[in-house]
Amino acid sequence: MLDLLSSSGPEAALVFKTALPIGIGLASAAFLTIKAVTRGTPSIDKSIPTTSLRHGETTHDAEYEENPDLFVLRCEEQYGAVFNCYLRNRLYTVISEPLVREVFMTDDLSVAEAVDELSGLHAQTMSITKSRRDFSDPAFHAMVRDNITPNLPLFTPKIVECILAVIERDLGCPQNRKLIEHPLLMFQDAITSAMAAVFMGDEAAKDRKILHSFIHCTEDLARIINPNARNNRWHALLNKLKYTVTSPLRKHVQVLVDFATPIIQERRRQEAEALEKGIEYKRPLDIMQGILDNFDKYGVLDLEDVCGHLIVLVLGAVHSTSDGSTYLCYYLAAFPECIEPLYQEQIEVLDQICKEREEQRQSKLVCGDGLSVEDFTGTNLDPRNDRDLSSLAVKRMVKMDSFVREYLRFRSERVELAHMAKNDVVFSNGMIIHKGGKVLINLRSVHHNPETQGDDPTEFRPWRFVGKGKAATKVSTDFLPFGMGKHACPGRFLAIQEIKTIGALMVSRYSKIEMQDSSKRMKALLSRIGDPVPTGLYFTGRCTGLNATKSSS
Ligand code: HEM
Repeated sequence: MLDLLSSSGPEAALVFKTALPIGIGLASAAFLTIKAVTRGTPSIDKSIPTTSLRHGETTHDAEYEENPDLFVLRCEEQYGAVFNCYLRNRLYTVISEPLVREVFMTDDLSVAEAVDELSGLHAQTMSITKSRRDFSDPAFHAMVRDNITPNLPLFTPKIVECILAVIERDLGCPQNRKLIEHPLLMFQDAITSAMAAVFMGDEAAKDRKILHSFIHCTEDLARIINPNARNNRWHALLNKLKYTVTSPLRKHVQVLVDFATPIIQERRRQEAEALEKGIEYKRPLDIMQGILDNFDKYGVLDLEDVCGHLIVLVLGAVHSTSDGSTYLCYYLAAFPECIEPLYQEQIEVLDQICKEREEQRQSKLVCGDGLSVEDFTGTNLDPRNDRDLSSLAVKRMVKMDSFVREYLRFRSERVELAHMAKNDVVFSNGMIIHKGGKVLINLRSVHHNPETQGDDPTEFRPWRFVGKGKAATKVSTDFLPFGMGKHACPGRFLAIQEIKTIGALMVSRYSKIEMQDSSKRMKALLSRIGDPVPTGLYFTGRCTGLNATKSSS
């Protein structure tokens, strides 16, 4: 069994805990500065054309920002599928279809390394994990893959309950329209509470300090990944120094440790008691427990280390999913004609599930499993749960799924998903990306490709993917919001489940969602993750719809 708080650990962790503050900090600062200043520029494959600059400009940033589609189209027409350009203070090779797949299938091209180079991310994750993991460590992927995805059906009632509580608190069901000026804050609260329940158990979802830490460590990350800040050449270096010397995130780890210690002690007491009495111990269902139960598999050192890993996962999970849920509502506001079909779909799905559950109860009764329907109370066929927003119900909402996939496709940045070469990489067309070189994916060539997306790829078509076998979680070379290949986001199943749940709750509770300032419509639809929310949202309650879905509590 893992010690809750051990004093053992790798040397680096010990040093970190004790003598670190001044001496090591200054030494690291000096080391990082020298490294940054002396780092050589990677050599460039001369066969790759470099995009011409507009008169008087030294980078392509302004031209890209003015109209990303026009800029990328110009480059494609002039240079073909591969071209170099100067964006965000760096030289990137932009890679378009049909070469995109090769980027994701090559181990030597890494998203984590590129994000680190832009923002100093590794120093941040190493500063809070006692086992000194950087974000590219496969343990993070495994923790999500093993502990979240297989348990999604069991997590769903908790998720619905947490989200619903925040929506009730902030919105209720207004007869007249109600303005939410900063929808991101409301959805952030809802997602944070759901994530806290999934990560650390039901008590965590109600603990103010935990929720505060989940939100504030995430805000820290938003500042770090901030696309505007990363234009600053010193941004990554300053972050590296900050997280090597002081690590502002340590305080959040401590909040998690203080909360988790008595909870884990109590769980262990109950487990020992169950063992003594010879009865089965029902293991709590949350990621923290999953990691503790398999500490040797994940290589964690103690509870403090587990909490550090949880904070790293929170950094990847909370802001991205809160942003995704918020923008789903902006799309519902921009395409109001979709609300009724989505609501009707939900009613039909729930009616069908009710019917199937009743049939299952009746066939059990015929076989002698119980005398009447009341005998199913408290079982998984409890009639009170027939209209729950279960994971099965959410899965069957194919229009909602298509709507979500379509808005993720439509909103996607035109060039994004930077990768950095860990070694020289040779592509099938013969071009070389040298070690240290950086590539960006031409997502326009992926997400606006008529061959893979169908008609009008530049239009928002909400039902584009209905009946096409392309779920919002399905990554491939035609859909890259979650990346692809062996590093494809393992949290996408949870993220999509939460986003669809919010969508389902919205259309069943509100008949109308409108933008406060309709002149900001396009800006809202194409705003990037981390951008300030451009306008508020009005919600008008659907007074008859509240019974269509309810959470199982
Ligand atoms: C809408 C929400 C989300 C988006 C858009 C998103 C997007 C991404 C992207 C683009 C990557 C990089 C993929 C690559 O390297 O090819 C990634 C990686 C990752 N994501 Fe997510 N993500 C989301 C939610 C989540 C959630 C909820 C979790 C955890 C519960 C999570 C955990 C991770 C982890 C651990 C990785 C690293 C995977 C690896 O390197 O093997 N993400 N995500």
